This record gives sequence, C-alpha cells and structure tokens, in this order.
Amino acid sequence: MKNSFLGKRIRGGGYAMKGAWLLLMHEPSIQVQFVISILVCIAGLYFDISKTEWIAQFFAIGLVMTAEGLNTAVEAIADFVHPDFHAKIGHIKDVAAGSVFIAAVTAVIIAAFIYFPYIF
Ligand SMILES: Nc1ncnc2c1ncn2[C@@H]1O[C@H](COP(=O)(O)OP(=O)(O)OP(=O)(O)O)[C@@H](O)[C@H]1O
Repeated sequence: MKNSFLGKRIRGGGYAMKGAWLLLMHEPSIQVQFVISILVCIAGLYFDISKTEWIAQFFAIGLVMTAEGLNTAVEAIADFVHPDFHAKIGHIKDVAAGSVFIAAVTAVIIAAFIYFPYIF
C-alpha cells in the first residue's frame, strides 16, 4: 500500500495539506488574506449573496491565496539558491509578486461586481 499508486497519492495529499498549514501558520501575507477572506464571507452571509456569487467569491479567494502561496515558494527558492543581492533574483521576485498583484486586482473587481449592487 505504502508505495502503491493510491498510497503515493494519499501521501502527496498529506504533504500538500502540511504545506497549506505551514503557509497559514507562518506567512503573514497569507494570514492577512485569510482574515480578509473570512470578512468577505461574513459580508456574503450578511448580504445573502447568490450561489453563483459565492462560487465567484470562493474562486477569487482561492486564486489570491494560490498565487500568494506560489509567490512564497518562489521567494524561498530564490533566497535558497542565491541569498545575496542579484538583479536576476530581484526580477524573479518582482515577477512572482506581479502574479499576486494580478490575482488581487481580479479579486477586487469580482468583489466590486458582487457587492456594488447590494451596497449602492
Ligand atoms: N536577493 C535579492 N536581490 C535583488 N533584489 C531583491 C532580492 N531580494 C529581494 N529583492 C527585491 O525586494 C523585493 C521584495 O523582496 P522580499 O523577498 O523581501 O519579498 P516580500 O514581498 O517583502 O516578501 P515577504 O514579506 O514575504 O518576505 C523583491 O520583489 C525584489 O525587488
């Protein structure tokens, strides 16, 4: 079982869950996004948003937290392979951070589409 196809998939899932837990426990940016996600979910309950709006909202939350998690991994790799200052490392980190920015702007646009009609 341990080295079977299923055993490896289950073990991989365990490592992935451990990674998500590590992000939540140790990454300030993920923690901030997690708190914002909870607040937005409270807003969703308060305004009683539709099923489609919940789907869009969870997609936006997942998108931002996924991008942030991958950005964290890229930063960790960059710091590991080249701890000193280097223009290339700066470029790599900037590009990775750029993906988080794109995800965050997308999430804000989705939130505006959902909540503007309820608020205004
Ligand atoms: N080794 C480096 N060489 C060149 N530029 C770097 C280097 N490390 C960081 N930078 C520059 O500083 C910016 C911030 O990098 P940093 O690793 O501090 O990320 P951060 O967004 O502050 O992440 P965190 O707060 O999670 O540590 C990078 O986007 C890059 O422009």
